[in-house]
Amino acid sequence: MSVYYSEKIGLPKTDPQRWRLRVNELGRQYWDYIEEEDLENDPQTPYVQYLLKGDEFECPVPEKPHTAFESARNCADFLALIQDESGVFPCQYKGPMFMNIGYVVACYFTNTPIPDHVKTEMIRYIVNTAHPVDGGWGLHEWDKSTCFGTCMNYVVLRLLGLSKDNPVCTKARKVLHALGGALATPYWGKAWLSLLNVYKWEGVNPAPPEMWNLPYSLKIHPCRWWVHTRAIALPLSYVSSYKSQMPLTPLLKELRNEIFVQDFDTIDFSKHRNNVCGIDLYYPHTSLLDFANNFLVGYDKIRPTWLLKESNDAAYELIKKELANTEHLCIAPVNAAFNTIVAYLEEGPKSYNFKRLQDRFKDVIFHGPQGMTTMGTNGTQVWDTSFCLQYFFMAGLADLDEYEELIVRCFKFLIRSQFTTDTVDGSYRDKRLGCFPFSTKEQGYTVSDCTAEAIKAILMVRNHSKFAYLGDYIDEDLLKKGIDVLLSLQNVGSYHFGSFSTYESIRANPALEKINPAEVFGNIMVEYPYVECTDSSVLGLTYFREHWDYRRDDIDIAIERGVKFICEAQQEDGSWYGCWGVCFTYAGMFALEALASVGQYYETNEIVRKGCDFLVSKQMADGGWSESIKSCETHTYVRGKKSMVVQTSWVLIGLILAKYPDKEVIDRGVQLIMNRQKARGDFDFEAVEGIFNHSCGIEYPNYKFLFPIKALGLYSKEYEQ
Ligand SMILES: CC(C)=CCC[C@@H](C)[C@H]1CC[C@@]2(C)C3=C(CC[C@]12C)[C@@]1(C)CC[C@H](O)C(C)(C)[C@@H]1CC3
Repeated sequence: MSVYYSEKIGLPKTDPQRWRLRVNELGRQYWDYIEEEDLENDPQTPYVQYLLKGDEFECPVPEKPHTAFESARNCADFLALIQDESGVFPCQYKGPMFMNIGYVVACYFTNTPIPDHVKTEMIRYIVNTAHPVDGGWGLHEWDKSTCFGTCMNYVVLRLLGLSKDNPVCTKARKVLHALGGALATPYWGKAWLSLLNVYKWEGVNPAPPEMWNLPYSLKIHPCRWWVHTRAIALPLSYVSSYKSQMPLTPLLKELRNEIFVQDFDTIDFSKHRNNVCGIDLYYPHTSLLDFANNFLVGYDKIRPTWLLKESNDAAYELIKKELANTEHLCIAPVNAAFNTIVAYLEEGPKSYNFKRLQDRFKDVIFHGPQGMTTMGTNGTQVWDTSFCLQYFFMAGLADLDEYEELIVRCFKFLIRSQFTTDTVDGSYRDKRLGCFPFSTKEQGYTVSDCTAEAIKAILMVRNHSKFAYLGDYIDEDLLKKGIDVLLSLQNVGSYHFGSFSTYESIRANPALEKINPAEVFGNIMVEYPYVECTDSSVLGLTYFREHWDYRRDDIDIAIERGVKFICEAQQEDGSWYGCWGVCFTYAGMFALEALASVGQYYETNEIVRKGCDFLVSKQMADGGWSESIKSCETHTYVRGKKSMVVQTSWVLIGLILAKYPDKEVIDRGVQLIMNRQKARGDFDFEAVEGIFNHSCGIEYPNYKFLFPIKALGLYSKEYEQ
């Protein structure tokens, strides 16, 4: 096992034997650190051992595979070992380096003690992800050091108890100062620091809570924005307009002296609203935004108190709806942390809402070999189990008795994860009955592609004679409702006609991007048409159409429109740009699969041909593929250094389904995957697989099992049998 930096410099770590992951039927997962005397009565599950020990996890070693099918089978055996009884494959969904700040500030602000074992492991994680050369942090784990990343993680380390004289802090402070100090940190960073009372709200651009009371008919109404952006804007408008800050503590006083380049008392914060370190800047302000901000700063000074209170009351009402719709989990950890502070301020430390929010923190902090961190969401449960089910069927593994238990568990988990209620009235949310989320039912948000993939997975089980006995678990009416919602999510506006977005259909014009205040993310203000979401939706609908006679005409039209969008989204060179995976290889796979599902193949269709030729032109000398996360940022294909199993699988899936004629190209890719497979049947993590908002990498640890299984299985069906 690798020796981490934290060990080299002698930082303490917890005892791996004492960690247990608790997972319930709905896929809620949280870590427990048990007492030594309980070790024997409460044995560690194999997947916990794998999650914590990696390579040193001991398990049976299967026979060396000679065929692609045997190779897929070995990987499937490994996957079966790391499944929880509930059906999910727990994993550390990590990458973003701006999540821990929310957790830690929310705890500090509300006097919520962080257990020592969590502190120790969170410090380890941050120390182990510091930039190996300069010692700073970026927006995500693989980024260069930025002011935002360095400032936030420095503050987190200090709040968690690392001394300012620890060499990690000394080094990081140097980077932070070189990048302009805390004054140059972007918008969200400034907000966290202001809550901590180590920065002043007059140095943060305003977010007026009055916007929540505007009529929805206004095309700029915040409830027309992308769900994540509005979910964060909501509590942010509350705390920034009330200028909420915690009382100064001795530690915060020290921080005031550490994070700035000049003396705290000499700073005129109001001059630094727009001061952002150039290295951080991905999306600079427009002059429209600057103009609006200047106006709002003036307005803030003259706004009557009653109006402020009335607006913030309205904002809090909406926050309570978010809590009710998500069992207090909130859409993601960023708004969860802000909401926790707001609930504490509004209702106090003893209130039900605050206490439940506090309890839900556990769901998003996840342990791993490098330490513990706050994940991008509360997991990847539904998404991974849907893929797993589908790929076991596609690869022919579902026919084997040995995987019956795995399949039944996944299937029942998906059935339990389907939404059975709609959101509360006045939440500005679409219908969700019958749909599926990305992580868990409790998280409460429908995603178009997650719904389509989950429905497809459930139907695959239903259609296989071996699993006929599971048919009764399926509520057919509920599934149809899911299809109704999916159909309603298709965009029908002019420039995105036929496409699907993520959580909702497009509610406002992308011109709103002109007031994107985030500085570090692009394309976050509204929903956009996404080719991968469209591909998955088409795939779900085509599969549904083959096996079910329901709203046939509407589904035909939706598929036709979706396919047209996919074809139009292809770029000149034959590629598709991917927004949620890295990058052209990911989107290429989805597009080729969607086109194959409507009978478009290499021989017969020019678009498919161009799509395949593009991918094939990127094959590396060793037969594999590798694309760098830089592709996502620059929107051009950037080759990675070393070929990657996951990307090689993506390309092979696309090529095989498109019936690409040159078998040798495919053989070489399959060979590469088989050569990389470890004796235990698993694969190593090679490089980050996922991305969001064009700039932030995020790991999908189960992809390295799921996609090779699919690629190898499809290959075996096509060429080995
Ligand atoms: C900048 C902000 C608001 C940070 C919070 C993080 C979220 C925005 C990210 C974390 C995980 C994330 C990448 C995700 C998605 C959206 C954005 C998320 C929720 C979706 C649901 C979009 C649709 C995609 O096809 C797919 C289903 C893969 C992802 C899953 C994760």
